[in-house]
Amino acid sequence: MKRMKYVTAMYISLSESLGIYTLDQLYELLTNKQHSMPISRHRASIMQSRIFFFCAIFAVLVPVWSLIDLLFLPGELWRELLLIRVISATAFALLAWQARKEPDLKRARLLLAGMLAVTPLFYLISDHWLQAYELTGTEQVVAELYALLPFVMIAGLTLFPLTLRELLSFAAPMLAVVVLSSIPQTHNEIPQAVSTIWLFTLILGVAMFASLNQLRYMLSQVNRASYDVLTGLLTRRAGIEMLDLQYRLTTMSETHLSILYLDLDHFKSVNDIYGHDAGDVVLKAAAQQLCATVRKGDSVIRWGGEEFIVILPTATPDEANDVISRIMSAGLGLRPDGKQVTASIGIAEIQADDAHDWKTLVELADHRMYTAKIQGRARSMGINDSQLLWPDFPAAGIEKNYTMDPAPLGAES
Ligand SMILES: Nc1nc2c(ncn2[C@@H]2O[C@H](COP(=O)(O)OP(=O)(O)OP(=O)(O)O)[C@@H](O)[C@H]2O)c(=O)[nH]1
Repeated sequence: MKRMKYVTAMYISLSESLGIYTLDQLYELLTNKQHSMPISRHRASIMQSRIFFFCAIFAVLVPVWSLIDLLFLPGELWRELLLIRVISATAFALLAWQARKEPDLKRARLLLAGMLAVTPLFYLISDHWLQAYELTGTEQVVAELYALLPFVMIAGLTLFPLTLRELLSFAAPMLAVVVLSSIPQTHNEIPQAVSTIWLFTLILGVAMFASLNQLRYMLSQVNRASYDVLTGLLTRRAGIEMLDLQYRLTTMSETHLSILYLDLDHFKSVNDIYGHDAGDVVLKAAAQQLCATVRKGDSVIRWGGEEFIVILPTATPDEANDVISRIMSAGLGLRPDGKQVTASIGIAEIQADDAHDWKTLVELADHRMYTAKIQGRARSMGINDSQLLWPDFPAAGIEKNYTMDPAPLGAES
């Protein structure tokens, strides 16, 4: 019974210190399968900037350290070590150069694996050469410093926000190197081997905890900044990153990219007549409807109060119109008086509009949405002034039937 209490207390304290309160949060720390695009991008960006920083430092320090070797080690050994120092420094410089490229999680992981591989390899080769010499006094002290390299590297894992799966796959080869290089040759060497492996495992445990903690903190920060609390949609800030990414992906692959700019019609009147809370309910329902109507690879952004942007990667203007038809048929929910929620929608497409950046796309779609508003709302305005009307909705002229709207209906706000 006491043991159970102890285990429960340990579990609660671990989950509190790592900020894990739900199974989803636990799963996010185990693997990256459920990480959203903003999280993966942010993680890749953090990892690459740190890899760059450390590889750039190592690229300089590793060859510079050979001055210490020159002062304290035999000349022949110094020359041998200099060779692997130059090779390692070149590898670090290459890694640093690659880390400057566009943040991408696959690239970041590969670079980290590379960075973590250089040091154990350097250690294994240098250890092999150092063993061939009978070193004493200061020579031995300098040689012992080489044995610390794997410890330095494993402690370096604390610098990266990694999942448990990534941590295990990065740490396993290093652990193997330490175990293999510590295998005792004589009985007398057993205590030394055990303590080395034990110390390495302890540092590994602390490094893993720190890395997971960093990931947890990063997840909560990015989630807070990326997802709108009311609707659960991407925030404008995360949406800008997504627009930028999709624009660049589209120009690289020379495909299509359409965006929809939606502004709910007469939304102010819901707030004015039924209160802000009722307005929130309508907004939330409209956001849910939008998400349910678009494809999995599409993104819905809450651009402003009652304004949304839908990004439709690879969609041609015709396909964008199909999506609008689906949105119109499915609807955006109901107002508190039971009337349909409608929106004015502007479309823009990268090729048809010859847009040279995502901002131009947004501006064009916004402008067309505004035209749709002026022309009577509850409609879309596409490229070449093509229009789709909300089905079963009063045409522009009879829109005055909106008795609940206290504002003059023709006026733009
Ligand atoms: N309830 C609620 N209202 C919001 C929120 N964000 C913005 N709004 C309201 O959305 C309304 C936007 O109204 P307007 O842009 O003036 O125009 P509209 O009434 O939608 O009319 P049109 O756009 O011209 O069809 C304002 O009353 C804002 O206060 C929110 O998070 N919750």
